[in-house]
Amino acid sequence: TRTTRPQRLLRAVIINAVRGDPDSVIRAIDHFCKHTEWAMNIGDEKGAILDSVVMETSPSTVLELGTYCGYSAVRITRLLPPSTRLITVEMNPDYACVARQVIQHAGLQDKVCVLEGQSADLIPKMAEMFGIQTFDFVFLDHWKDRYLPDIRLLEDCSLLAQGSVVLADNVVCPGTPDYLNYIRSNLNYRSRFYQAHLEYTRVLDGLEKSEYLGCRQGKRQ
Ligand SMILES: O=C(NC/C=C/[C@H]1O[C@@H](n2ccc(=O)cc2)[C@H](O)[C@@H]1O)c1cc([N+](=O)[O-])cc(O)c1O
Ligand SMILES: [Mg+2]
Repeated sequence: TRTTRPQRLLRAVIINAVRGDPDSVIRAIDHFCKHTEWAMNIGDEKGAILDSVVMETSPSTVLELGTYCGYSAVRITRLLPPSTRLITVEMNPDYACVARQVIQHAGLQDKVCVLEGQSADLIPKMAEMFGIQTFDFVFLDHWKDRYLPDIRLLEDCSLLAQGSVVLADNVVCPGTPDYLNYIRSNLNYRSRFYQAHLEYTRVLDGLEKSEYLGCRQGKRQ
């Protein structure tokens, strides 16, 4: 049977990237997606914005929803200090298997936990599973109709603290209108939009960064 796109992406990483070098893994995936086969990684343009937000947040606890092939897991984790871990949630076992190999090729396997399952099921168990209280940084890049229910779930599970930063991919394309409406009208968040382009294309897209301000009241009028 034919290989899958994630398997072909992994092969490109194994062939072209230097083992133990995260930047070469990132370059190999971006080259593959630009010249061989498009894939839904955040990509180099939005990836640079992701890098800058991670660096300015310098988080101790990090959650990613939607691992896919592990591209953004490598981008994020390569910037984290030695003792910091990334927890990334992937519901598709085949994608999780590819992602673990991409992350391992980058030499970051000791700093990343690829958690298999649905975010809705796993978020309520995070605190207990990992002995954490809150996440300093959350990256949303899974099903676009799960951004809103999952941010609400993170709030309900008290997994956001004052100063926690939530960064959402694809708020323009494919778009997450219900999430954007919620987060921009909610006094508990201060949000900023970063205009960019859909990975490897000229289509407009963007990232929404939202800082949790703590639990205040009401909606913006
Ligand atoms: O649809 C998109 N992303 C959906 C990603 C979904 C990923 O999240 C996982 N997941 C993990 C846990 C869950 O609970 C649910 C899903 C899924 O198994 C998949 O690996 C998308 C689409 C375009 N596009 O141009 O069409 C561009 C992008 O940047 C995108 O991110
Ligand atoms: Mg995306």
